[in-house]
Amino acid sequence: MIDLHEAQGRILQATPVLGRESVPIIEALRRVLALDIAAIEDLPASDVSALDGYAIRHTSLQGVSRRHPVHLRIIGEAPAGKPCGATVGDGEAVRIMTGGLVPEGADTVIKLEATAEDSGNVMCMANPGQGYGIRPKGDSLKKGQIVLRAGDVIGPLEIGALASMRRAYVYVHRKPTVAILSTGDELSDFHEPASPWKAMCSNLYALAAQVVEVGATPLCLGIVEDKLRSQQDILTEALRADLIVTSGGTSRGKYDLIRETFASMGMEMRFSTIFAKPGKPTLFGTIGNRPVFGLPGNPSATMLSFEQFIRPALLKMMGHRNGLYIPYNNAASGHGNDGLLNIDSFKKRPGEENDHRRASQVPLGRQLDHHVSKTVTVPKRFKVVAR
Ligand SMILES: Nc1nc2c(c(=O)[nH]1)N[C@H]1C(S)=C(S)[C@@H](COP(=O)(O)OP(=O)(O)OC[C@H]3O[C@@H](n4cnc5c(N)ncnc54)[C@H](O)[C@@H]3O)O[C@H]1N2
Ligand code: MOO
Repeated sequence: MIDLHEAQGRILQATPVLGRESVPIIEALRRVLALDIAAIEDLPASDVSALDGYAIRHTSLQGVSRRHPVHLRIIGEAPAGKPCGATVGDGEAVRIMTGGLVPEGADTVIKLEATAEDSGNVMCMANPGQGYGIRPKGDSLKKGQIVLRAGDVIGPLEIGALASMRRAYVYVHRKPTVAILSTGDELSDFHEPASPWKAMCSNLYALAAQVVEVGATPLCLGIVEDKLRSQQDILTEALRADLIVTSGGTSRGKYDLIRETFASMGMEMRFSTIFAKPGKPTLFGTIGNRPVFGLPGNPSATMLSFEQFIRPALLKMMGHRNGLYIPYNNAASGHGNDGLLNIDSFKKRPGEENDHRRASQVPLGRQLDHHVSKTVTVPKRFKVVAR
């Protein structure tokens, strides 16, 4: 039996980072950049005005004050989005709008509020200093500058940055496809009539939701009966996915076959019992380089095992640098405000055993849905941290 840290270590070590694909930038939201992004040109591409006012030569303002204004001749206009064409000389000004290209010859923009315009002339009543009011070429970004790095998580700010560099597509790590199936003759799905000896396969839906929540794509393969041949057939189907999750059939009952099925499919078993409750009979291995998880059928164990083991694995596959990092705060499912899993709560300490008789009842909160109304039991000396 291994503890939680050891289990997570083995999982992350055996989990590959998926390759990259090019997607429209909006679809890159919350995904991980796969290549560095450099600015392909200066931003802004030329000197532009930061103000509405007049583009002038600073030398034209010598000796100016409110009591001694200067009068400059207006020779043109530079609205945003259109070059002016004129060259500003001494004693001249070009009417300019915020974002307008600074015309040749001008080195300063005096703001509208410090001026008054009258019949083709502008009266300037202040000296703002040379260079005032101009956002120089390359002020925000210099051509060739690395703006975003491989491994960065794309948020709205990054999407804005990509768009401002005229990038419509971007390379991100692929989203894993996750095959999900439930094992158990006692299970039924929505399309089947309810029956007293059948249980609804709620794990399928809970797991699919957990997969979506982490940003991966579920491939729901439904229920499979407790028969080796049937399980092998559906697992062959599941090999299309990047990661496989089954629920049920992991313990020692006569019809708990999933170990045998995995073994017959050539799975390299990397662990099969964990020092944790719930979640003790959790299996993990690989078929090829594909992570395969056999989660216990008990719904609370299934969901918690997903959080502790599969979420970090999926984050790693999607290129997140720290597989244990949760990109958003989800305290209800056992993550602290810092977004890190509270794995210490389940860590084995020397001399402690997983003794069910000493277990105390600890409600783990909202993440256990109404149909999973049972409380989660953990051995007394194990603290469940729910910050
Ligand atoms: N002799 C032992 N018996 C058990 C052990 C053990 O160590 N020795 N471990 C216990 C623990 S802990 C757990 S957890 C369960 C895990 O058993 P399985 O993984 O084999 O799960 P099942 O028996 O198939 O199902 C358990 C329970 O959960 C319900 N279930 C199953 N699948 C679903 C689903 N998709 N949706 C909703 N509910 C589901 C199922 O009907 C059972 O009630 O083993 C203990 N036994
Ligand atoms: O996983 Mo079982 O639910 O350890 O209790």
